Amino acid sequence: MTKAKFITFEGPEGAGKTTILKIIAQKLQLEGIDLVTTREPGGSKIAEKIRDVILDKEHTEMDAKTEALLYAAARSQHFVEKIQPALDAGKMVLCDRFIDSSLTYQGVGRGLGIDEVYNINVFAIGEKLPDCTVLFDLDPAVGLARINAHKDREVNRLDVESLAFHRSVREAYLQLADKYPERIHIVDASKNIDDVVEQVYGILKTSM
Ligand SMILES: Nc1ncnc2c1ncn2[C@@H]1O[C@H](COP(=O)(O)OP(=O)(O)OP(=O)(O)O)[C@@H](O)[C@H]1O
Ligand SMILES: Cc1cn([C@H]2C[C@H](O)[C@@H](COP(=O)(O)O)O2)c(=O)[nH]c1=O
Repeated sequence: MTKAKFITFEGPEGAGKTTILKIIAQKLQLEGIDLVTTREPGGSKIAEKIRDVILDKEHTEMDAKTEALLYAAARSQHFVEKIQPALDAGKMVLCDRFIDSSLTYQGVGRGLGIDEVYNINVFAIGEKLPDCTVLFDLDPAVGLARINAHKDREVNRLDVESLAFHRSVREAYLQLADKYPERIHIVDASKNIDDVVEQVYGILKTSM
């Protein structure tokens, strides 16, 4: 496995991305791999502030284009401040969500169009795509039930969208996986945590 790789974890709500990312990062670090973990929206001081604005449940009036632009703005800052420097330093970057979240949630869920949202992101970060993306595929009803079962997890403005919205996001992810088969690798996120860790680890080992 080479080191300076940009790896993203994607998928619907409650699919296990954050949980598994932590476990995988520990496993890779034990193997001596120098890596940085991060997340979107967020990952830097300014981007975390933008995250707070986007996800605030009280901001119900937020326009879809404003939302897409805020995600792209947060990504631009996160990318120049944290991701690119880590890659330049030869580190692996494991990022919880990235551009595919915008293509699916804003492009399809909000109906702005995948190409339109992609173009906003090209302005923000250029044509940069991850080297490898792990797609945690799960029925959104199961993911939302997982989140709701854990009362310590704060429910955000996107979580409370309709099941139909979350189903359209899941379908959009699967379409992206068809479009980018070399980059996007699907795992069955309905399995238990140990099983999902094994699937993800296998993908990273074989695809890097
Ligand atoms: N494979 C699994 N089986 C059952 N529960 C799981 C599994 N993976 C994670 N969970 C639990 O589901 C909940 C959501 O997991 P997690 O926060 O990792 O998901 P996520 O994909 O990062 O969600 P979000 O994108 O909405 O933040 C947590 O309580 C976690 O412990
Ligand atoms: C990066 C990104 C995220 N989203 C959505 C997806 C989730 O509903 C929230 C982030 O919450 P999480 O608990 O950290 O997963 O934001 C989006 O709609 N577009 C994006 O580009």
